[in-house]
Amino acid sequence: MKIELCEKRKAIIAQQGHLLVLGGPGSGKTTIALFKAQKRFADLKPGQEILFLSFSRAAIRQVLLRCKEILTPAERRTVTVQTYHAFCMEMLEAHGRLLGGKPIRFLYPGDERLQKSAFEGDWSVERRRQAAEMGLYSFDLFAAGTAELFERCGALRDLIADRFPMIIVDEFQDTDDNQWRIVQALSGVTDVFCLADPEQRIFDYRDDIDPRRLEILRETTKVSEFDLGGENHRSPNAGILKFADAVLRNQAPLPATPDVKQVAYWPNAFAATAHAAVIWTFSVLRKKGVTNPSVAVLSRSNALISDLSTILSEPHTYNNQPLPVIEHDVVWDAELSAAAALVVASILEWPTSPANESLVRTLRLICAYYKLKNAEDPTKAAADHARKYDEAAGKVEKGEAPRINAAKALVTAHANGIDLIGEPVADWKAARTVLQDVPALAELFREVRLVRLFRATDALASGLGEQWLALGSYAGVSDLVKRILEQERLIAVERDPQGCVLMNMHKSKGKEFDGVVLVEGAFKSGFFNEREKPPFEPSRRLLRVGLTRARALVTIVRPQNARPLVD
Ligand SMILES: Nc1ncnc2c1ncn2[C@@H]1O[C@H](COP(=O)(O)OP(=O)(O)OP(=O)(O)O)[C@@H](O)[C@H]1O
Repeated sequence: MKIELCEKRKAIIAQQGHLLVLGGPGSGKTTIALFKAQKRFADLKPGQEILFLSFSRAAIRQVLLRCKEILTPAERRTVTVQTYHAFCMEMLEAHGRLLGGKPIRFLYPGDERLQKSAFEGDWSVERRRQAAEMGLYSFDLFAAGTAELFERCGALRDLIADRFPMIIVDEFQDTDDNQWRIVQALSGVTDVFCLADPEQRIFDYRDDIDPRRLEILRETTKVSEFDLGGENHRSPNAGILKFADAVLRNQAPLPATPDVKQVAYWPNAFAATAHAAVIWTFSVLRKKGVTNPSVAVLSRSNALISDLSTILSEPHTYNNQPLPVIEHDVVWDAELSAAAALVVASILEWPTSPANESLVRTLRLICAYYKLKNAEDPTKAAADHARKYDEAAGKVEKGEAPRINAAKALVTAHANGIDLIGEPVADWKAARTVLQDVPALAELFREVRLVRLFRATDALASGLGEQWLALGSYAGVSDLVKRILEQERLIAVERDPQGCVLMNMHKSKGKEFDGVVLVEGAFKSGFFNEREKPPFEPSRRLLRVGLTRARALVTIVRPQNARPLVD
């Protein structure tokens, strides 16, 4: 793509040393950073690269798309685009031994949460101990460990600077304390190019993300600053950005624009209205001439995203019009789904071991699911469930009848037998149905349905298929499923946004779609977090991020009596 460079952009490209480029959504921050990288390309020595650090795989995907538009294949090969996580993991793996003299091992999130829930005491202290004494790093310690490496080891800093003479830091306003330590340590030896939009600061509920991050940069580092301001190249007629800015600043009246449509629903018509809004958004985009439009359906919480995924997977009727099922992807936190999938895997194993043994394993995995849930988001309900399933497993182990209904239902289901035919997809569904048929396990069923969303289904199907071919049963598949899901979650590379994709608003950060459907729930997942004080500034920043992901059209779906977007 041919992009004309204005004087300001030419000045950015010509400027030496550290840079800070500010700009609103779609102002072209990523784009100018890649032009700058292109300029540096000519001076790179063999083996040198430009490092582009970002937060999420979603954002990385977006940067890679931009790279394709701007850079030649040879240039692209010299730009390494990585999440902080991946970068830090690589650093710890390669150099972490310098910290405590031991090779580094990693504690994966699922295992960490289980360890955490079993640990009595302060887990944050314990995991730091594990890192320091055993070289065992949980994901949350990757950045801290890497920062320490860079701060303590000048030779390593020089080595990194020699490999990366320029480091681009995306979404700088959201850099947490440890990521900032990394940037700061490297800024002594290499050029740092920070991209930021203070108004896209949506993680400031976290203690380690300092709202003063930009000022701290200015105070500590000699940095040349440029502001692309409110330029907007994403949705060129500016209606969406103006609307989003009015929501951000709580400025009435909302500007009228054909690019933002608001739809209200009565609670009993939620499913049909949300479904119709997505279909309508696709159809308007096509009428606008967008071929193969990408549409993101966004809400505040994963719980509502899960409901919306189910809604779009079923036919509905709206104003007497039938609404077809919409194929979609979901960007998802996969840990609970993986835990629920292990329960299904254990059900596949039922025919291969004695009744008690099989049931105990299934009940313990259900208990593990609730422990994980409780470790993630402690609630009395989750803790009670974990305890009850554990008790039920204990009873069955002793040959006694369990007390809770769900466990009794599982005993009956086991006695009735499960028909497995060696056809992995059908067998997986049959095992899943066992959960669906027990009302108390509906939550696990919902979670496990989402396994398809992290695209492990192909790997699972072939793994299960091979197991059946080898043994004529699914003996031992729990371990296999665990391994596959762990792997898939780590290597999952998100694809280009195409078609319909569902995610929470935080996850949409840095992404771009032709259309966005923003959905507010009637009883959960409100746009405005009631724990904030009016005018709900953090919620407004988040809404602006969601709104400005759209290039051409936003549809907002809200309950009839919702709080006005501006007042
Ligand atoms: N100078 C320019 N002229 C024309 N189009 C541009 C220019 N800069 C960027 N664009 C286009 O505008 C869109 C947004 O650009 P980009 O992703 O670089 O913005 P951004 O500031 O990084 O956005 P965000 O902060 O929302 O992630 C892209 O489609 C890009 O190709």
